[in-house]
Amino acid sequence: MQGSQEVVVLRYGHRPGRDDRMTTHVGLTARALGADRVIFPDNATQGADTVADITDRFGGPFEIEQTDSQAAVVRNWAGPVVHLTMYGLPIDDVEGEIQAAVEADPLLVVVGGEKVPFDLYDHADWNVGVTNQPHSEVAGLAVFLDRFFEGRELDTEWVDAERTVIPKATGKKVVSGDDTASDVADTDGDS
Ligand SMILES: C[S@@+](CC[C@H](N)C(=O)[O-])C[C@H]1O[C@@H](n2cnc3c(N)ncnc32)[C@H](O)[C@@H]1O
Repeated sequence: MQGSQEVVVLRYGHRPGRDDRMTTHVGLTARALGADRVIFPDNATQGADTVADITDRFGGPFEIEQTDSQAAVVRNWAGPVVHLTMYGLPIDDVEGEIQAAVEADPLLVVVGGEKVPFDLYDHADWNVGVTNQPHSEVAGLAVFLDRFFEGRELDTEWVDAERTVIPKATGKKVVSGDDTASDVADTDGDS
């Protein structure tokens, strides 16, 4: 997030077909809620294309990368690593420590799909639970990012957007570019 510590999200594991929507939503959630970059596995091309397309249309900065070795990304990460898991320590107990630990090197936030390798629990500096109940990587990531940024991510200013949504009590209003002062288009399109 601009003017804040760098945060990178790693989507660990992807089953083409079955996980396409979830992986895409991990990327969209990372982008919308303040992360600077998402790293997808090599086989998540559809998700990577969709997140890149949304970034082109609705603005950045946000980077999308793919890797052929998620394990190596974690192993070689210079900064702190958080692994979100229902088995981890309560987020309330560790969020302050994590915020304090992120300085020059970016924070890596890892979310799984199906079972992640047990090594990941050892490599992570914190295994963090957003409750100790099973739910989803998208929900866990959203809550984690909001806690980490303490809500500041909700005020992100997007740049180089092809279109910008103007909040309305009812209906939909979208203007061209990132000039929120102009009023050039109303649309019924979803995105
Ligand atoms: C289908 S779940 C698999 C649940 C898995 N057994 C676990 O370790 O959390 C996929 C991903 O959702 C995230 N997740 C699910 N429940 C979570 C929770 N309570 N807290 C944090 N992350 C969670 C984890 O990143 C997990 O890898």
